[in-house]
Parts: sequence; C-alpha cells; structure tokens
Amino acid sequence: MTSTLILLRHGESEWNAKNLFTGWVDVDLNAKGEAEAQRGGELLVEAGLLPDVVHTSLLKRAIRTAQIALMTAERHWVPTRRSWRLNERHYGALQGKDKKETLAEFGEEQFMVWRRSYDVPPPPIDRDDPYANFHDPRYASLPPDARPATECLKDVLLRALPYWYDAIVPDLQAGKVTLVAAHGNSLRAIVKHLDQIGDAEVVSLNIPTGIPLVYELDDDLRPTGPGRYLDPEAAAASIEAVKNQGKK
Ligand SMILES: O=C(O)[C@@H](CO)OP(=O)(O)O
Repeated sequence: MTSTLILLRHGESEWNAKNLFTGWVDVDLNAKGEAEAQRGGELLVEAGLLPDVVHTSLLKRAIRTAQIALMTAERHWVPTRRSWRLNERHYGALQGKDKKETLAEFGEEQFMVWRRSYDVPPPPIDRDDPYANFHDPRYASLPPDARPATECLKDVLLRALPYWYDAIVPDLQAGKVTLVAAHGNSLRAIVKHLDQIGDAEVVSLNIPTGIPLVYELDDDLRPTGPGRYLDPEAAAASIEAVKNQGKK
C-alpha cells in the first residue's frame, strides 16, 4: 500500500515581498500569497488529491495558506493539528533584516552560509529584540531552554522529526491523504529526510511558495519516486526567485 503526502509552502508573505528575513516572526500573507494559496487548492482539486487531514505550523502564513487551499478544495472541515515543530527556521538576529542589505554588509559567502548551510546558524537573537519570541504565549508550553534563539537547518530537522514520526506518520499509515502546510526551511528539512539529500547538496534545495509537492510513500515511508510539483513550470520559476532573494 502507498500513502499520499502533500507538502505545501505558504504563499508569498508581506515580508517575502519586502525581502526581509522572517523566521518565527508571524507575518501574514499578502494578496499574491492568498491567490497562490487558492491556486494551490485548485491544483489539488484538478489532481484529485483531497486531503483527509492537515498539519500546520503555529504561524499565520502557513495556517491561512492551508485554510484558503482547503476552502478552495471544499476540505475546510478536515481534522487539523498544529505544532511549533513545523515552524519556519528561527532566523536568529537576522529576523527583520533586509536580505539585500545583509548580503551587501557581510558578503555573498557568509550570506549563503546563513541562508542555506546545513549546520551553521545565524547569530542568536537578543532576548529584548522586538522580533524575539521568548514571551509569545503560543510557545508557553515549551521549556525556556527549548525555545530557539537561532537555528540552522540541522536544528530544524532535529525538532521536526519527532513531529514527523509521532503525528504525521500515523496519519500516513492510516492511509490518509495528508497535507503539511509549512515553510521554506521546515519543508527543506522534511524533503532532505525523505529524499535522503546529503548535508552539502541540501544547500541548493529551494521550495517554491504555494505549489503542492506530492509524494507517494511505501510501507516503510520511503518515497516511491521523486516528489512532484502539481504545477512544475510555476514551481521552477518560483524556485529561481527564492534562490535569488537578496541578490537583486
Ligand atoms: O526569511 C525566511 O524566513 C525564509 C523564508 O521566507 O527565507 P530564506 O528563503 O532566505 O531562508
């Protein structure tokens, strides 16, 4: 038996459009992002892939993307679970900073290490930084020393995997079409795990906004083939735009 997993990065956010590092800052979708989420829902309908269950992060850009896509597919009623473990990577002291200015200040090599390396986190955010999340009630159940002040992709993978095994895998094993609405870097971590991408190779992996990425998984939860974007052309264009953020 195979099961179907659909990964969906949120649509364009207000800060994606402004080229700002976002991380755990709870920025909303802009109008383009809402339209992308709707298109994501239409693509699911066209492909005959109707989610039975949805998992999201605790951030509104992912929550609203899932809601809009599911409303479009008339699946707004499916059971929903949310976890901080699906949140975007915490971008540390870079949260709220302009990507172009950061590239100009620190140079392309450092900029790319912070953006895409597997195991080098950006500098930690100050507890008093306006974009820190230490007092945010949605993380109240997380012990203070488990609340990140910065994260690299490896940290994201390590905190996402318990949720993958404990919450998402049981849905897949029950044969449910499972939608995971999350973020560029939390989805990079899940795709790295699924496709067994090496630590050096994952640097070049970018996830487009708002386009469903579908995997069929076997009994061992291994992909039976490569993940497929439901709109490959739009995905390729969006991947290129994500890759070049900060450079233009
Ligand atoms: O700013 C962020 O949080 C992420 C995703 O938007 O950006 P990047 O693609 O640079 O990792």
